[in-house]
Amino acid sequence: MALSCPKCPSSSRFGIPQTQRTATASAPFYHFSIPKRDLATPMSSRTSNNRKHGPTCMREAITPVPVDEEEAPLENVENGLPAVRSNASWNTEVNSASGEDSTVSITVVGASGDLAKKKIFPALFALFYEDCLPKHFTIFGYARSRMTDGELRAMVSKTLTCRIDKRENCNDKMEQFLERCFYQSGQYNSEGSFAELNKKLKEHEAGRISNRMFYLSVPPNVFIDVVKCASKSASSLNGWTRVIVEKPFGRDSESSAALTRNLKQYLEEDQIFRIDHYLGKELVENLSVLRFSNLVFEPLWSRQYIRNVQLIFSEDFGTEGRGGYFDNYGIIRDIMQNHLLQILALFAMETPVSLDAEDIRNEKVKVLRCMKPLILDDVVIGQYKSHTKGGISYPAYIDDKTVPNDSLTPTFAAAAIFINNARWDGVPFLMKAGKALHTKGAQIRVQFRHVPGNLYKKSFGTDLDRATNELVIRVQPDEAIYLKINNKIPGLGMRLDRSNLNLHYAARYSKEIPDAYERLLLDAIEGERRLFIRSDELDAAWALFTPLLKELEENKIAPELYPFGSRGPVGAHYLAAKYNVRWGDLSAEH
Ligand SMILES: NC(=O)C1=CN([C@@H]2O[C@H](COP(=O)(O)OP(=O)(O)OC[C@H]3O[C@@H](n4cnc5c(N)ncnc54)[C@H](OP(=O)(O)O)[C@@H]3O)[C@@H](O)[C@H]2O)C=CC1
Ligand SMILES: O=C1O[C@H](COP(=O)(O)O)[C@@H](O)[C@H](O)[C@H]1O
Repeated sequence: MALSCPKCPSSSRFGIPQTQRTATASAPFYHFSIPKRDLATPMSSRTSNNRKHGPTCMREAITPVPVDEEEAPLENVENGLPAVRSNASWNTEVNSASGEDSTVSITVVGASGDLAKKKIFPALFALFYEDCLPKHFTIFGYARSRMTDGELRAMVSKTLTCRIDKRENCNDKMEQFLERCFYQSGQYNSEGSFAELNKKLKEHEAGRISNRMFYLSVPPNVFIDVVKCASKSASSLNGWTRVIVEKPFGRDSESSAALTRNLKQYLEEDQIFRIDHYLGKELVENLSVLRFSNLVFEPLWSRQYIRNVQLIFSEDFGTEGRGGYFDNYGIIRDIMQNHLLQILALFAMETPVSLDAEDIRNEKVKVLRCMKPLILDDVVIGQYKSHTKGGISYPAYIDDKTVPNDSLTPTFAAAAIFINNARWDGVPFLMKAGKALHTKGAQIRVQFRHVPGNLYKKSFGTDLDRATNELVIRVQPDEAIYLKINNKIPGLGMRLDRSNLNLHYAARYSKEIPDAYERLLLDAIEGERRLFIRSDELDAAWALFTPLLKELEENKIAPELYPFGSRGPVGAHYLAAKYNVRWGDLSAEH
């Protein structure tokens, strides 16, 4: 696509990097340059054969692992698929995949902010610790706040709250990492400031091929300013330039389309990495493996056997300091339209042609477009109110100083979604998301139909629904996949109970699970787009929610109040009951 882009300079032939910026007097828009080398490399080969990370990096291409413990002792599996990678192969890759003569610079724009401190720097450090970053890399923090390199380093070292902080040699590795971190202060709308950044980036690149990543960890109102200035003044001239864009990607169809249109004044779609960190979660990534590599699941994956599917997100804390952002968005935009809908798309899509990013994203778009836009009758909204328990008083949403007293913004929502295709016709997909609830977790629950003519019907009493199989994918915390089955209680009688066939990650795998941001940052560095949102996916996602959001806001629909720490509004139970569904209980099976 980008190769024929009229705004992009042409490079003389495949494999020769671009050396020109696109701006001319007659072409007012600038584009980040895209080297043809990068575009011309098929995604699959980029992800599997062209790795740029180090020998101890656990990341592998899709690699067959021995199937059972007799073939492979558990530890071997844990230890990162040992047979495949060796120092020799790493060294070869460094040289042949332009490791020695190229460099990657990652600029965290908004480096002084919450997300940068909480997630981005810790994830980058974890990647460094695991030897997953390229040999030559530099990290720049960029924001308006005045800070020296030393102050940035002090800030980063203090916020090392990630999984690495208890590991061997953490301090030494941290020092090595911090030596690669620098800071540039500047305005988000100043080409001059980005030119300063460019100068420093160049010094660090020291004449190597320069690959540049900009992570937009700033409020959305400055996205375009940053992209414009970075593209004019700090784009790579001879390597790739990519931009990671954080959510929210707009507030509705129109604003999202406008954002995409504006980004595309300066970027090709291939350069935009729209991040939805739920796609980087281990069990979400595993969804496709579960479905498409196990014969026992895929044949059951349809209206014929599945009664309903539940996608549940629950937090046991309120907006806590993010009320200013949250009040403009609400839970439907914050969680449902992106995180839960992305999971649903992966869950319900048809089998993709291959694991290539475009094939997967094509299937996601197709299934999203088969979904019926949400209607008010199939939605319940709530907002938490204050509650006192055990002498402790928990605040209401509107007690947050950054939230107006009369705010109608939902902090809870439940919705029923239907997919208008042959596979899913009539199956309710129930979503529920809420803040300040009784527990924290995220799950996918698949309730199967009743066994026709069940011989053991009598043993189940009146509640046949309780005796149907249920597959639970516990995304977090304490990752697990378990299947509820009916089983005979051992003994001379014939009594049945429900038991779990349980794949409990902590028991099965001793290796820690990487944070979602680690996986996604590494993918972006490697040019792997599978877990990032394409613009047509985004359009389809907004098309589902925009009419509902407009109706809620134009009609000022009041949310049902629920006490902080409760299970949410009772309306959610009525909604489920309307479709003969009983919500699964997140806290019941730990
Ligand atoms: N925090 C989180 O958990 C999550 C955040 N996000 C998204 O990531 C992005 C960054 O989030 P977060 O770090 O929480 O944001 P912050 O509010 O902490 O902002 C990040 C930085 O941007 C600058 N900034 C803040 N407000 C403005 C403003 N009005 N105009 C210009 N610059 C401003 C500040 O830096 P300085 O003043 O130094 O320039 C600040 O340190 C946002 O788009 C957010 O929606 C997405 C998911 C989760
Ligand atoms: O994107 C967001 O996600 C977080 C929840 O992420 P998790 O990985 O901790 O489950 C949520 O708190 C926040 O409101 C939302 O913007």
